[in-house]
Amino acid sequence: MNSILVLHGPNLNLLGTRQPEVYGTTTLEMVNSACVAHGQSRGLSVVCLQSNHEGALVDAIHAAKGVHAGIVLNAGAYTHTSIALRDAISSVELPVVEVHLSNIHAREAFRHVSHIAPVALGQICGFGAQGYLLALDALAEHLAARNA
Ligand SMILES: O=C1C[C@@](O)(C(=O)O)C[C@@H](O)[C@@H]1O
Repeated sequence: MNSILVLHGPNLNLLGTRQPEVYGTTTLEMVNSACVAHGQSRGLSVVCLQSNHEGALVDAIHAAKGVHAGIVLNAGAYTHTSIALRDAISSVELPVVEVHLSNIHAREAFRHVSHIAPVALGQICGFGAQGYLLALDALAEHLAARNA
């Protein structure tokens, strides 16, 4: 069974209470449970991790190599600032699907730039917590096509 790392960046530990008008009322625990259950239905084993620290996220991406077949990444605000995360993704050569709960392109201009997008398989944003499940679907299809 392919294993997938679902990696959440800064402030996403506060999901459910953080700006619910933007990010909804679903907690991170609920998102993670949904990811594990949805992964199982797609033949994927899902491991979830959250950190508020850029270096810890870089470490998690490095550690994913050889362990996980792909990564679903919501890098939070680091999406818009972190060359280090982008370089980490390029270094491990794992398929990464970028996820955002909100539609970053419909928000402030500084959120329109993603340093992750150019090295990601694709980006899913604006669908709330469902975006994580869509990302797992995308990875499942990608891995199946690659192994066919
Ligand atoms: O922390 C976040 C959450 C976010 O990644 C999202 O999921 O919509 C969007 C980012 O701009 C923001 O900094």
